[in-house]
Amino acid sequence: MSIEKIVYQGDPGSYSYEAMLEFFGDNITFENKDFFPDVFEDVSKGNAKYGIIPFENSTTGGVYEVFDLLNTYENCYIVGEICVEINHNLMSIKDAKIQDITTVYSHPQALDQCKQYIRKMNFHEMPYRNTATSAKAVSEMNNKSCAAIANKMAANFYNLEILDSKINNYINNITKFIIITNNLTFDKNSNKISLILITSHSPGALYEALGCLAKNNINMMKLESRPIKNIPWQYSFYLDLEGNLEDENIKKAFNELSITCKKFKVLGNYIAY
Ligand SMILES: O=C(O)C(=O)Cc1ccccc1
Repeated sequence: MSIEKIVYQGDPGSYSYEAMLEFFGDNITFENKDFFPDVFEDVSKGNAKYGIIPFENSTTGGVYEVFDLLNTYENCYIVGEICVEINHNLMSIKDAKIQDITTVYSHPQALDQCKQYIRKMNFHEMPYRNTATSAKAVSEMNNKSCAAIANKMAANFYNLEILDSKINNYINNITKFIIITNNLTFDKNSNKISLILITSHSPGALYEALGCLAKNNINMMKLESRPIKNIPWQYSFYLDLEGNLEDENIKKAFNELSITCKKFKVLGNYIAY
């Protein structure tokens, strides 16, 4: 029997690690990767069955590197999503006091989500690949002036003390993680569809594309754009819709979209969290 390995970015104790355990349970085989493209590469080649990756935060918005990777890796598809409440903590080595801290290490998303606190405390910021990786580094540096911003779980993993908690700008701070695999799978319960569209660069092209959805009574839940690399000021559009690929109105609309758009990729059909 083949082992269905799951890959995530960062170190054990990261938010991605926590999301993986919450989505898949703890009876799993997994491996960590240094960077987001490494996760896509492993999933695309079938070295791992699933990847789990942060996609959007309720306060700071989309993780645009991941949007771009979904566009680049043509055979990677979304098969699920999970939302995790993010409560950031300031942590350092035992005996360090909050007054000792001058430098904070963390993932850029976490630094962003705690910007107001970091300014108030006048900390110097050091971006790191991942929150858990920064906790591990602070533990190894063994320097009372250094702290990490990370998960409670990371403090336990790397033997750090929590000096302050709930330091995010907004109490309601939720990150959506997506689960990717290398084929488009869905079932009758899948009720959310993600898409990438590139329209022609002509008057009314986006209006026409959105018209295909309106005419077929399809509810759009999200619309975002990303620059097309190497073609300045032209954009790919990312959409979330309500529906199932077997629905007649979806089939009709997608047929029209595939004719009117320059690129049309279904990113996945899965259960909305
Ligand atoms: O660095 C991590 O732990 C991640 O999984 C990325 C991240 C960072 C901040 C909030 C949510 C996810």
